Amino acid sequence: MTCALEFQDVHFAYQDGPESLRGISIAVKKGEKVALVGPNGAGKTTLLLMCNGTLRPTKGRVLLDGEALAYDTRSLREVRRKVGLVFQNSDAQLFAPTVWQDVAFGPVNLGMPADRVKSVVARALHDVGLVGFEKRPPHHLSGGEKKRVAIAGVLAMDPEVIVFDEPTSSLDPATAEEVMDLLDEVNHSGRTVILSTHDVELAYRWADTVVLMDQGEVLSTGTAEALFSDVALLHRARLKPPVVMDLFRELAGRGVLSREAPPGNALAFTDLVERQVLGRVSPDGHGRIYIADVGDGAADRVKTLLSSGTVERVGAMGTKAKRFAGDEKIALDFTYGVIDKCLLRAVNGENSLVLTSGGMVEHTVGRIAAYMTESGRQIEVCRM
Ligand SMILES: Nc1ncnc2c1ncn2[C@@H]1O[C@H](COP(=O)(O)OP(=O)(O)OP(=O)(O)O)[C@@H](O)[C@H]1O
Repeated sequence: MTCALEFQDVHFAYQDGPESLRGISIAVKKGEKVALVGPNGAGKTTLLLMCNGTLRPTKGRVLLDGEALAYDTRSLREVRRKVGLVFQNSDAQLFAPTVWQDVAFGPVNLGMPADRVKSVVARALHDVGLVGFEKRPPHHLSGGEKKRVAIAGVLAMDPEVIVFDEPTSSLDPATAEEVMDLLDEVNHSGRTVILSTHDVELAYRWADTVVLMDQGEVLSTGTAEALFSDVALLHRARLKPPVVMDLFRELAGRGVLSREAPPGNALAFTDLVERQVLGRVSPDGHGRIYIADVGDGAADRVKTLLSSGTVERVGAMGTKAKRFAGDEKIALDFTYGVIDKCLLRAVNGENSLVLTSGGMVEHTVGRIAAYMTESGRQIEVCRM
């Protein structure tokens, strides 16, 4: 399978400086969620700037869709259409007098006809939940709103790969979760997403693949559960394990849990404790998970369900579902990591409702089915 992006023995030195990247080799598959994790100065931003040709390796090469990047103006224009980059500091990315003009900048520069620009900008602002913000000056927006404008600017180019440098830095926890949910939505629409972070909790919950970097090198690449269970490696990169992994390690150290198969999330961890400590998997007595596609006509069905008192918790995945919940004045218990939180509630016997839309409906059904296979539990799914 062709990789979306590949780095082959990439080296880079800023002018008159030492090497900031020292032989990086990484292959990113199409549709994958990849987190570059590492301490300050590891080289994450430098590597991300290579994804769309902003920086050029001093040695080695970067491949996009199996083709080595070329750095002439015409090739770079094509690369930037395929790879969108969202900077850590939104202020560095937003410069136009209005939100609309900012988001339209890329499409206009690509030479898109005016009516097409109008429709892609409207679509991008809709996708990030910023309809009504068109005439506002970007520099008067909150940090979370600015981040959304920057993401809309990238989405308007309809890229195959989206790269985010520290997507949640300087955002409060609730806004950070909204942005992460938006990144999931972008990924579920078929795009490859690469981000950099030093937040191990974020990478542990989110990534399919984690690349651990330090001092311009890749220390290790693997699944979050494999990589974050290696404390010595994390220590080398001056990082701490995620809380769930820390608890797992303590319990494994005392012989309460087996060291094999470290858990990938809180749900897997609690299942592990139940199975290995109590020697059981309770196969029934579970709650139900309702899944509502918030398209036309969903409001009445959802309201009937909620007024019946059958559902204890409600979660929303994606911008459209969150807007629906806002419009219908539905209080949300879960806004990020919704499926796993509903699975945890279901195992505890509570019914929950997932509001979502489009391709995320199938994703939700698939994730629940996978969990049932892994855990041996039966959870009833009701699509509405
Ligand atoms: N414009 C620049 N000019 C010279 N050196 C730079 C420049 N930008 C980064 N560096 C150096 O390159 C190395 C890697 O920096 P980089 O910003 O890529 O790391 P990072 O992992 O993104 O760090 P952080 O988590 O702090 O953002 C550092 O030693 C840094 O000092």
